[in-house]
Amino acid sequence: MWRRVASLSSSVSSSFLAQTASRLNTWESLTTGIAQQAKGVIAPKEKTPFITFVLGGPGSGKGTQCIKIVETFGFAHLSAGDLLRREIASKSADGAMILNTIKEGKIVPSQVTVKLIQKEMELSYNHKFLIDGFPRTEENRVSFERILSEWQSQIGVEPNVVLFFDCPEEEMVKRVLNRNEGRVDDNLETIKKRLTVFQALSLPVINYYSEKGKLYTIKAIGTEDEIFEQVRPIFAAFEQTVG
Ligand SMILES: Nc1ncnc2c1ncn2[C@@H]1O[C@H](COP(=O)(O)OP(=O)(O)O)[C@@H](O)[C@H]1O
Ligand SMILES: Nc1ccn([C@H]2C[C@H](O)[C@@H](COP(=O)(O)OP(=O)(O)O)O2)c(=O)n1
Ligand SMILES: [Mg+2]
Repeated sequence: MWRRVASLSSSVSSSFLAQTASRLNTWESLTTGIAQQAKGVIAPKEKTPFITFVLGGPGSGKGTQCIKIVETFGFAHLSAGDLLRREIASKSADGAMILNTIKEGKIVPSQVTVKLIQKEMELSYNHKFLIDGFPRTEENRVSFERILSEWQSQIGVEPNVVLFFDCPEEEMVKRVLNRNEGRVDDNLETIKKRLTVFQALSLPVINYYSEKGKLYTIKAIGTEDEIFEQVRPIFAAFEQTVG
C-alpha cells in the first residue's frame, strides 16, 4: 500500500492525495478481504511506514551501522550519498554538478536529493526506511517534510526516529582517510571543509530533532559491535509496533 499511495504524483494537492489514499486503502482492504475470505485466511493489515534519519559527521560510522540495522531489523537502507554517487556514475544531467559539489565538501541542492530519496521510497516494498546522511541542512529537512506532508494521511510529517552518531573530529578524520573506497571526497582538504559544513549546517538539524524529543545519540567510539549494542535497544523497543 505504501508503494501505491506514495507513487501518486507529488504535484497533486494534499487533500486530493488524502482522499485518494483513503479510497485506495478502503478498496484494497475490501478486495483483499474478499479474496482472503474466499481462501479462508485472514488478510494482513497494511503497515504504516516507519522512517529513521541517520545523522552524524563524515566517518562517524553511519553506513557501517546501517548495514547492521538492515541485517538485524530488516530495514531498507537509503544512503543519500550513495544515491548521489549513482547519479554521477550514470552521467545524468545533474551528474557534473553533484560531483563538483561533493568534491568541494558542500551540500547538493535539496530538490535533487529529495527527488532521489522519494523515488527509492516509492519503489520499495519495505515500509521501514533508514535514510542515511539526510537531512544534512535545514533546507533538506524542510524539503523532505513538504513531501511527507503530501502523504500526511499515511505517516505525518516527522520521522519516527533520528539517530545521531556522535564522534570526535580526530577519529572521523582518521576513519575517512583510511576508508579506501576510492571516493573523491576522502582527502584531507575535502574532509576539513565537510567538518565545517557539518558544524554550521547539520548540527542545527540535529538540535531541532533533539528539541522535538526524536533524537537518539550514540557514542560512536569503540568497536563496530560495541556501537551496535547502543543502537540495538532503540529498534528493539519499536519492533512490536513497527512490524
Ligand atoms: N567503530 C569503528 N571503528 C573504527 N572504524 C570504523 C568504525 N565504524 C566504521 N569504521 C570505518 O570508518 C570508515 C567510515 O565509516 P562509514 O560507515 O563509511 O561512516 P559514514 O557513513 O558515517 O561516513 C569506514 O572505513 C569504516 O569501515
Ligand atoms: N543530504 C545529502 C547527503 C550527501 N550529500 C553529498 C555531500 C556529502 O559530502 C557527500 C557524501 O555523503 P555521504 O553521506 O555518502 O558521506 P559520509 O558517509 O558521511 O562520509 O554527498 C549531500 O549533498 N546531501
Ligand atoms: Mg556513509
